[in-house]
Amino acid sequence: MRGLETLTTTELSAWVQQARTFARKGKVIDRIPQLALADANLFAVCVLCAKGSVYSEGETSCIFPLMSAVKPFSLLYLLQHLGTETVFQWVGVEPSDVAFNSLEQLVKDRGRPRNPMINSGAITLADKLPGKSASDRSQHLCQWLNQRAGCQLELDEVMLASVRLVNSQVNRDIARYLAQAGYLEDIEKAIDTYEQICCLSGTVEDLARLGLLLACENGRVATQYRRYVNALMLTCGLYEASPQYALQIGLPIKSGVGGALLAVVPGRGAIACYSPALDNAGNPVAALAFVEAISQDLGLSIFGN
Ligand SMILES: NC(=O)CC[C@H](N)C(=O)O
Repeated sequence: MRGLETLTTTELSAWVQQARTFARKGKVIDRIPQLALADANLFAVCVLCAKGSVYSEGETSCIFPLMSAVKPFSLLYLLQHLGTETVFQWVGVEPSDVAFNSLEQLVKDRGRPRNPMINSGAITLADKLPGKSASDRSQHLCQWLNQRAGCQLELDEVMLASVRLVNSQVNRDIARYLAQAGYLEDIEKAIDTYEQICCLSGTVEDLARLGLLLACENGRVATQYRRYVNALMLTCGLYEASPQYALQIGLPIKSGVGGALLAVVPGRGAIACYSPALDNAGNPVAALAFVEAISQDLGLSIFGN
């Protein structure tokens, strides 16, 4: 295993060039108007090593919303503040083999969210974040992450307005079912919080800094909770595609429909990508191709190589 810090800029450029060709296999999300404006061919990557080296390439100045890439971090916040016993009363740890916003699965599970990486779990946990209003909750999480990870996330108000315009019926139905099952207090506040934290935005460097918070012992978040979040990213982070990529890549990964993809290399660093073209599961295609190439060539899989 060569390790993350041995990569060369020549290799990086080759992996980026190859990954870019995969964008044509994907499609930019069209149900959120502001996201639908993204250029499918954009690609950016930032590799942050624990020992301090930083490698980046592509359109690295792009600012994009985390969307579901925020879910590991609302989970991390709640674990750090409330512990596993409390948090896992609210959500399970089982992988899901259907779409991340499946109401049918929640009904089949009698209202108990299967895991924190799908919408039912994330909406439930959003409702548990501290704060009088949804804005207080979102700002508090944003400040906590920026302070712990040294990143500069901000709420993209234009993106939030576009998400609110869509007024996702499926998320509303999920929230209503969660409330009936006793997992939510205030449906409107839960959805508003969830939509706001999904619209926390930054660059690939910001996302990589968040990833470093999960990758290494740092005294800012407990090792036990980093371990839980990494494990749930590995088993649930790419939704129904998680098992396939656990085999092909072997790293904790979380995606977002805005084009974000974060891979954690435990003990070594983090790989953050931005590529808006998505596959049918809602995962960024070019970003997955990049992470698969770098993981295989450098032997990064947690299962050895
Ligand atoms: N997978 C995602 O990134 C989904 C996030 C988006 N806010 C939604 O609920 O549909």
